[in-house]
Amino acid sequence: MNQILSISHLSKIYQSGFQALKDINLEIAKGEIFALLGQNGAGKTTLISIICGIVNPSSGRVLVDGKNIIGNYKEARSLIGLVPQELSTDSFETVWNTVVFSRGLYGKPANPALIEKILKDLSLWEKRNNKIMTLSGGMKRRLMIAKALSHEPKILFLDEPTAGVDVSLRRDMWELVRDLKNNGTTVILTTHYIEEAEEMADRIGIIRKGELILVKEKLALMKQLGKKELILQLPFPLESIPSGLDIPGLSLSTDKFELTYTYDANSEQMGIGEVLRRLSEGGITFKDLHTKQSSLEEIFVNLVNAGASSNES
Ligand SMILES: Nc1ncnc2c1ncn2[C@@H]1O[C@H](COP(=O)(O)OP(=O)(O)OP(=O)(O)O)[C@@H](O)[C@H]1O
Repeated sequence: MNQILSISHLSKIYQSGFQALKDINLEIAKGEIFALLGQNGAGKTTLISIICGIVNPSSGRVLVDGKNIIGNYKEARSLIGLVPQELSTDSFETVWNTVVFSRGLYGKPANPALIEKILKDLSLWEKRNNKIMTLSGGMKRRLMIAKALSHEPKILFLDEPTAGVDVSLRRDMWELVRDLKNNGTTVILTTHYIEEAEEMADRIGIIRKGELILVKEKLALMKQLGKKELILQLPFPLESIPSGLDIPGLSLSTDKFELTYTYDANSEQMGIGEVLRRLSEGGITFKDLHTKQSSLEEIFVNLVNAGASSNES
C-alpha cells in the first residue's frame, strides 16, 4: 500500500489527566477517502488536531508522506489542508484576498489561476470581492474549504464537513470530495452523519472512548456486519407463528400483520427459498414481500452500543 499517513502507538493524555486517545495505529493510502466515525467526545478532533500539529501527542509517532509531524513539522503541515469544525473566519477581508493570503502562509508562489479554479469549484467566484463578514454560513464554510485547498495539500481533513449545512451544499461537498480523490488527494473526514460515510468513504474507522475499535473497507464492513431482512406482509393477522414452523430468525410484528426473517450474509442460516417453501407448507400466504439491508448507521449504532454496555465504568 502506498501510504500517505502512518500513525503508530499514538496516545494523548490531556493536562487534566484525561486520556483522549489510546494506542492508535492507522495507515491511510494515497487517494483514499477515509471516514472516522465516533460519538461526541470519542477523540476524533483530538486525533485530527495532533496530525495537524495543533495538539501535542503524549506518545507515539505520526508520519505524513514520510515526514514526522514533530521533527519535520513545517514540511508535514504543508502537505495537509484542514477544514475545522468551527468557522473562525469573520473579517473585513475579501474572499479573494483571504484565499490568496492563505496560500502565501505556506510559502507557495502566487497562482491566481489555481485560486480562480478553487473559487469556481466551490461556487464562490461570484463572491470573490465580497467581505467575509457579509457571507452566509454556508458560503463561509465553502471559504474554509477554499482556504484549506489553497496550498494544494495532499491530505484534506474535513471535521464534520456538513454539520448544519443545507442539502445543496452537502451534495456539492460530496462532489468536490470525489473530484479531489480523482486528482489523487487523500480525504479524511469525521462525521456524525453516517449517510455521508456510507455515500463517500472507501474505508471506515470507528473510534470509541479514544480507541480505534475497527478499521475496515466500507463494503466489507456492510457485508460482514450488515443484517438482511425479508419482510412478508400478511393478508390477515396471524395470532402466532405456528408451532411446527421452527425457523430461527423468524418473528411476528406486534400488529400481527408482518413476518420478518432476519439473516446475515455469512451465516449458515436457511436460504430465502427454503423459508418461503416452509411458510407455504405451513399454510401461510402473503400479499407482498420485500428485503431490507441494514444501513451503516444501524451497524455503527450496534457497535458503539455493544461497547457502551461492555465498557461502562
Ligand atoms: N483540552 C482538553 N483538556 C481536557 N480534555 C479534553 C480537551 N480537549 C478535549 N478533551 C476531552 O477529550 C475527549 C475527546 O474530545 P474530542 O474533541 O477529540 O472528541 P470528538 O470525537 O471530536 O467529539 P465531537 O464529536 O463532540 O467533536 C472528550 O472527552 C473531551 O472532553
